[in-house]
This record gives sequence, structure tokens and C-alpha cells, in this order.
Amino acid sequence: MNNDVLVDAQGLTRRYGLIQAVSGLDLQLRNGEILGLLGPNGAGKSTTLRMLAGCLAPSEGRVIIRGHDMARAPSRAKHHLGYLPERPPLYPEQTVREYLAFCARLHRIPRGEQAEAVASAMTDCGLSDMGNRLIAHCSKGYQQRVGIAQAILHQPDVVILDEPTAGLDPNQIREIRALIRRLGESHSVILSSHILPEIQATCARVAIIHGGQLVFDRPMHEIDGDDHGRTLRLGLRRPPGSDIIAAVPGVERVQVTEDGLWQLTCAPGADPREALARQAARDDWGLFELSQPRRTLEDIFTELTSADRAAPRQAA
Ligand SMILES: Nc1ncnc2c1ncn2[C@@H]1O[C@H](COP(=O)(O)OP(=O)(O)OP(=O)(O)O)[C@@H](O)[C@H]1O
Repeated sequence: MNNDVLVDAQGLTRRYGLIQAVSGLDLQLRNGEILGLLGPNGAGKSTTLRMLAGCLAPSEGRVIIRGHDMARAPSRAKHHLGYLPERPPLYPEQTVREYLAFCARLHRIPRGEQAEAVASAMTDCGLSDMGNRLIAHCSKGYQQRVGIAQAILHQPDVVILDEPTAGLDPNQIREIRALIRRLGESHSVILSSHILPEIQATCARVAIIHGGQLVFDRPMHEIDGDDHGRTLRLGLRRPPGSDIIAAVPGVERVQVTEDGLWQLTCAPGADPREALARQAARDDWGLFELSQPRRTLEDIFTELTSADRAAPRQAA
């Protein structure tokens, strides 16, 4: 396996009775990536993350963490992972420091290194002044920081965060996003969300899950202008026949859109804009628009997760 791949999920499937929550999902996380797992409510995000974190056994498929199979060598695989579940397992009657010291023991950090690990995670998560505060008395934003601190105590390579900003106010959301970006400098991160700006603000790669299936997986920088400029919009007051537009060199396909404009598909690598403008002027087509629409993450998400594309969920 490529050493760069830290998490390798192959054919992950999970059934709950007759419900197929996740179906045949392949997903990889590479060193240094922050990957956003985006999907509508009930898409299968939490189920996927729980399987990646080794908290839920897949019905089929396997999870390899840094070369360790989660089913065969769970301790070794989990050693490289930190996990913040959707509902962090906090004990409100403990102080922040007591709780993190308890988690350090659970992570099997050697006794002599526990205090240092707790202090370092508290610093990283902006909790240095909160050590003696009861968790019950911390705001939801600080409780979330405590949840993230327990996930990074043992300096794992991979941090998995399930809806890390759910239920926070806008200021707390900004702070947690900044914390996640900082974490991304020293860890590889997978985080789930059903909120697009969340993923856009923090992630370098986005995967979209819908109906338990992975329907999209692409680096964020490739998303703007997703079709590499192959689509053009053309507005003409006196349009010629579509065959004449289609005959312009570099135009592959011509369609009329609902708003009366023309949508052109360009041949790969071709840019017929100049030829179109020249011919429009020469033949008096009344050109009033020639643009290259950009597909945003929102366009892609809406297209891939609209109700009529819902995948069947009943297990066979
Ligand atoms: N323990 C369970 N028993 C039965 N069905 C479950 C269980 N957990 C999840 N499901 C179902 O599996 C599907 C996927 O749920 P999951 O929680 O993974 O989705 P999600 O994308 O995380 O949703 P949300 O954003 O609402 O948390 C849903 O139809 C859900 O109702």
C-alpha cells in the first residue's frame, strides 16, 4: 500500500436490520489532508466514521489504518486514530484536567508522559486556563474543545471529527473551525458535516455521501469550474439554427436552456469563445451574453443529493 495513505476504507457496508446505512464505500485519507465528508441528514456519515474509528464493525469491507487492519489488529490501528463522536463522551462531574488525565490512561499513554500529554492537548485546544473548571460548567464550545483534546492526546496521525460544530453559536463555530485548521497542520483530519460552508471553510478535499454511497470525491480546488470550462452560456437576440452554432470550431454540443439561452459543450481543450464572438458580430446574431458558468459545491451537492437520486436503502 502507498505509505502516504493513512486511512484506506475498502467496500465498507453496514446494515442495521433491513436498513442499508452504508453500501460498498471506498475512501482514502492521505497524509496531511483535511477531508470533509458531506451529506444530508441520514446519508450515512456517522455510520461511516464510526466504522473508520473502529467503534462499529462493518457488515462487509475493511478499514486499514497506516497498514493495520482494524478487524485483525484493532489496538495497533486505533493507536494512530483520535475520534470525536457526534455526542462526545464527557463526564460533567469531572474537571477538564481530571477528564483528560482519565482519557490519557485509556489511550495507554505511559504514566510518566500523561501530565505532559494533557498539558500539550490543552494548549493546542485553547484550554490552558480551563483545567480546574468542571466540564458541566463549560460552555458547549469549550466542551467541544475538550472532546477534541481527548482525541489528540496520544498524538494520533489521523483525527476523525463527527459534526464538530453541531449546536455551537457562530463565534464558537469560528473558533472550532480555526482549531481544526490548526490541527490540520500536524494531523490528517476527516470531519463530517451537512453544512456546505463548514466544509468549504476547513477542507482541502470533499467527499459527498448520499443514500449510504459515496457519490463524489474531489479536491476542493478542482470544484470551482468543475467541468474545466467545457460549458458556455450564449445569449443571442437573433439566433441562427442550432446546426450553425454547432458548426463553430470547438463546439461539441448545443442545447437551449429553460431561460431561452444556449448552453454549449466545448470539445476537450477547445475554447471557441473568440470564434463565436467573431461569427456573432459578422452574421448579426445580436450577442448579449457569452459566459462560462461555474459549478459551485452547492450546485454539485444539490444535483447529487436531490430526492429523486436517493439510492435504495433496503438491504437485499
Ligand atoms: N443504530 C441504528 N439502528 C438502525 N438504524 C440506524 C442506526 N444508526 C443509524 N441508522 C440509520 O442509518 C442511516 C444512516 O444514519 P447515519 O446516522 O449514519 O447518517 P448521518 O449522515 O450521520 O445523519 P445525521 O447527519 O442526521 O447524523 C439512517 O437511515 C439512520 O436512520
